[in-house]
Amino acid sequence: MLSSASSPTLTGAALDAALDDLSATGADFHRRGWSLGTSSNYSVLVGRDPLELMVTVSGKDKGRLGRGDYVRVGADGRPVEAGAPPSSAETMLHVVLARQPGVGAVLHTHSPAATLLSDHYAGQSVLRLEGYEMLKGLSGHSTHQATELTPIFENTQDIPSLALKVEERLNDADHPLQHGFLIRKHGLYAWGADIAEARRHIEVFEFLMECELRKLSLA
Ligand SMILES: CSCCC(=O)C(=O)COP(=O)(O)O
Ligand SMILES: [Zn+2]
Repeated sequence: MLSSASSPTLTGAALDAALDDLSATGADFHRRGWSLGTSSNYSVLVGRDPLELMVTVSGKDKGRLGRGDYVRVGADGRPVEAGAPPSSAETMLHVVLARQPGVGAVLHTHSPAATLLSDHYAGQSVLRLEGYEMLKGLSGHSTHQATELTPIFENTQDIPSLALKVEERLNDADHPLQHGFLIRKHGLYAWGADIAEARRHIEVFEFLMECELRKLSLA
């Protein structure tokens, strides 16, 4: 479930530190093979009133991000400052997630496990993860008996329409998005109250998807 904690407005040294943290996260994910070939995008919430995020510039090598590789965008996903480089092609996915109370950072990876598993379950719109001790790394789960239902959305180049579908699920009380979702043959999105929590959620999902993948190959 989404946390109810709100994120403070980031300015000055705190904003620089957050961008450095995101860049270090990108370098780590790149090293682990989850953000290769310019894939992935990352964002951190700057403020809620008005809603502003720093999102990675489109097409950057995520293993070598610097402070200049982020664009400030508003609630409509457009750059706040004139002349800014284009933000991620997937900016609107970050925006709809950041609009949720308690979401302070959003991370997207392109691991082989996410790519293959979301394809393996073709025709299925959810990846069910249950029984694993590592589920306790997802905020709110306190036992291995928890069930994490991770929706799988079909891949598309029409990101605004995908963002609408994600937003519908975010507002669907019967089938709430928990900590992340998959895009078929594309990758994983996960979020958290801050960068550390979002990173932990990505790590837990990547670990569990790797387990599911190895289980399939053992069978
Ligand atoms: C080779 S990655 C294809 C685009 C993508 O899915 C992605 O995550 C990176 O796109 P961005 O515009 O954020 O660089
Ligand atoms: Zn992507």
